[in-house]
Amino acid sequence: MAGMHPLLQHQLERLGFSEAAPPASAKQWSRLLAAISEAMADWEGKLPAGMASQLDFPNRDLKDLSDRLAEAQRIAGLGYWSFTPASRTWYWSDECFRICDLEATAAPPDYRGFRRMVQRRDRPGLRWSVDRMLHAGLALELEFRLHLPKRGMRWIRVLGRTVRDDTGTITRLHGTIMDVTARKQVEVRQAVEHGITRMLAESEAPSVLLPAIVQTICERVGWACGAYWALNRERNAYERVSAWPPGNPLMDAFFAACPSQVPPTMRQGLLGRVLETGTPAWAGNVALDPVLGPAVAASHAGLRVAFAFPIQAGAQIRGVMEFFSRRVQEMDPDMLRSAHFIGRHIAQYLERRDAEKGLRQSEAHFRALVEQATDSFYVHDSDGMLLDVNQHACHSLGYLREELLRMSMMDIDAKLSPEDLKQLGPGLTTGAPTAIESVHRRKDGTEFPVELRIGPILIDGKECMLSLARDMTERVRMQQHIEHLAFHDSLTNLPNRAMFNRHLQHAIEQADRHKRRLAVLFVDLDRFKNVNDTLGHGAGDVLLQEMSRRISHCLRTSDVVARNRTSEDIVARLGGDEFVVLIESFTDGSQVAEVAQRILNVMVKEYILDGQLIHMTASIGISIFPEDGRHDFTLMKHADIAMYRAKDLGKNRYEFYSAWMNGHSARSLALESGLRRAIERNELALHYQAKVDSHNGRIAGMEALVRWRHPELGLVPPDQFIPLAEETGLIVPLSRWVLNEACRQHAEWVNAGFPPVRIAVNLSARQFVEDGLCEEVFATLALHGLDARLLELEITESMVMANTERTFEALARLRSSGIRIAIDDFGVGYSSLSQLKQFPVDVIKIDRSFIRDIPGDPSDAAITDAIIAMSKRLKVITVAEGVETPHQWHFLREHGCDEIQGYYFCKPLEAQAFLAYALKNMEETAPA
Ligand SMILES: Nc1nc2c(ncn2[C@@H]2O[C@H](COP(=O)(O)O[C@H]3[C@@H](O)[C@H](n4cnc5c(=O)[nH]c(N)nc54)O[C@@H]3COP(=O)(O)O)[C@@H](O)[C@H]2O)c(=O)[nH]1
Repeated sequence: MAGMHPLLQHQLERLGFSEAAPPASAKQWSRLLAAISEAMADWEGKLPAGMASQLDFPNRDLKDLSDRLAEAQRIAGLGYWSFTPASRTWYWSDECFRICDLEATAAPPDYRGFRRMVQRRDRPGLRWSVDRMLHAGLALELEFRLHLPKRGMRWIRVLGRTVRDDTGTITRLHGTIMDVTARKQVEVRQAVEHGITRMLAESEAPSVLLPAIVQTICERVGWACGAYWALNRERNAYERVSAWPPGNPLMDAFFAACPSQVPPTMRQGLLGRVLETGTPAWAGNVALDPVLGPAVAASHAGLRVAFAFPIQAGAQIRGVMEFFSRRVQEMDPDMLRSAHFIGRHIAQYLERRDAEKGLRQSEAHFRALVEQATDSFYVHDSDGMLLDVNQHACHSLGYLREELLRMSMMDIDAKLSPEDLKQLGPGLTTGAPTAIESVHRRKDGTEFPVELRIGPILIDGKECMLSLARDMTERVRMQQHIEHLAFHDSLTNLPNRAMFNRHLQHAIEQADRHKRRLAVLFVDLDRFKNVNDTLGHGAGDVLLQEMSRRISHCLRTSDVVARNRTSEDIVARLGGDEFVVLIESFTDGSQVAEVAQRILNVMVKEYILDGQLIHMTASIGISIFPEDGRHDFTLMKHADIAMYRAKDLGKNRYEFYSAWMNGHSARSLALESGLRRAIERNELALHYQAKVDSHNGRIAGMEALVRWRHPELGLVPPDQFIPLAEETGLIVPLSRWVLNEACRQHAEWVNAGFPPVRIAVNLSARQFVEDGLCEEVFATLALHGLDARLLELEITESMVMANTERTFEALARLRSSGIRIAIDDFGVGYSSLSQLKQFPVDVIKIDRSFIRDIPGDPSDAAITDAIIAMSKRLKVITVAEGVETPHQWHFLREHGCDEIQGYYFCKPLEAQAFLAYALKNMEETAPA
């Protein structure tokens, strides 16, 4: 400290400073200056009055001290001032002048002049503090704002003390003055930041908060007005949504002159720079801004400078805040930095609000979903106590919500126990719901099946459980229904083959264990295919339903398979017209035969279908456990074989299985597969049987009758394969072959000079179901060049009875082309006269069962006579079939029958033999 004035050195040492460690902060300098000032004041007090302002330091040391003090003041930004009341003189150090923007060469302003520089609002405070110092001798310590011509508003901190003489009279006021604007600005900024942070935390709605922030910034920082621009995503524009202060005509006029909406692509003016850079921007002269209101509006409002900052979250600028000031001021980078910080905070707040809003919406959405759900939702704790339920839960259980919230899951779930819930707990930590089947109990005590899915759920941070219950009543019903369908025939609702097999196996086990017998009855409707073919499948279905009812009624119980039965009889439908009956617990085969006969009896009862009287019969095959087989499939097979035997024996009967039938059945199977190949292998042939004029025995026509020359079985009669062909559908190609061969052969004979007589061909009902029968007949005639009038088609009486529109139309068409239509086997089908009258028919062939016993049997004779008489009235030709004796012939001739067919005149003969017979007949019967 060499060369340092002792006074300064003393004060430095007193305050703990040294040359090596000088005051480091403004505060330390302030303390040092105050100490030195007081020391100098003491010293000055010894000087004559008025000397203080023009101190002429008497020596070099003092001058040196003064220089050091000035230097210290400049470094510290601290001015020293003093006022001597006696002389009313002011002393300002150079730094005081600098702080107050005044020339140091001029005299310092007096108190009034200084007061005028003080911002109006701060003047009362200054006055009050100065008065306290003067009158109460209290130290002055005050911060206030000065309006300086060059630097605008500055914050000043003034300290002052009084110096008194020995009498207590104030001899001097002195103190320091310091520009604390920077600190003040930091404080204001911090206060604003904290204030806004608090406002954001309080989380008002944006519509309230954003205008409040604009207002806060304006008020605290001292800006005249401000506004908030928000991004309107729908309009793709930033819109000014709020401005402050409200209701100020000048500001309103200014904002009205400014655009209220700008596109996000705008790059001009203050707003444009913010949008382009995403950073705060400053406009030093509002009037020059190309976007802000016209200069006149800005100057009218007195607005000079402006700044704006983005409300930005990530890359998205959600809005902009802009502020205008009437004071000219330089750009404040610290303020812009602070604004940037505030902008980001506001943006985060907006993002958070959006997220909360989204959450609230999704919560509301979830709640709505839960409330509208068709499942029951139960929120409960791990002890099962219900915390929340949805409407559906209340509805399905019949409880009020309040009632349920006093209950536990165990109160509503008939199966769930607290232990179950505890056991579920660890599994639920994976977050995956657990599904169990359970039963829920309603308030009225009724129960219903549910599928329960239990999973964890966090509610207000607390781990809970969510149980979702789905009413399974309908699904269980559906499952039962599906199960029923799987084991029942949908048409008759009888057990199906699968169910029957299952049941038969069980019954065999029981019978075996208890040494009992059981019987399997295979029931097959006779000629059911005719019904289907002539009346259609709809009628066939109705008939099957009726027959299944009839069979069921014959049993000791009907369909009881679904129940846990032990020994009742059951009937099942295997498919088509096949039924099977299981009879348990009988002692004697006759009991089984009784059941079979009962079935046959009920089947044969007439049935009206579509207004038609239908007579059905059935054939039944019976196999007995254990005699006919010990396994289900053997018993079924043997019953089936026995059933075929019953059919072979003339149908409408039952047959017990015998071992010898096996061979017979094998023959049927061989026939069926052989018949399929018979046509292509050319194994079919036609025999021809003559029809003669009953008056003179001269050949009047012939019937083509099919024969099958089986390579192994020999000549198979049509009785054995025509029904098989009809059942398998092979009748259609077979009939086609017969028609073609008959026409071909007859055309050949006619072309060879054979006198033209009619040739009759049998038609099957099945052919009328197929499309194009007429076209096929016409084409065949055309192919062989045979006159339609030489063809006769024989149909059975059952086809007349069925009288479907389709059959009727086809026959009418065929008949109109000249073909004759004959009704075969007439008399056995009980067709009525009215049915006959409507039918397009030319010939009636009296069934040979009526002919066989005439003339001996009076009733057959009467029937035959009646048929002939009726035919005459209908102007229809009569043909008698199966005439084997001259008595029969004579009777028929005498009663007016037109033509005779039978062995008496001619057996069915193969082509060459028939030709020889025909030529001989013509020769013998030629008119003389
Ligand atoms: N759909 C078709 N059915 C046909 C065809 N060919 C024959 N059949 C039908 O087969 C049944 C048996 O016929 P079949 O064994 O040929 O017997 C015929 C005659 O042999 C027999 N008949 C004739 N006269 C007598 C007689 O004096 N005594 C006696 N016991 N039998 C005799 O009658 C059968 C002819 O009958 P029908 O046709 O009713 O006039 C039989 O139903 C044939 O219809 C064919 O190609 N298609």
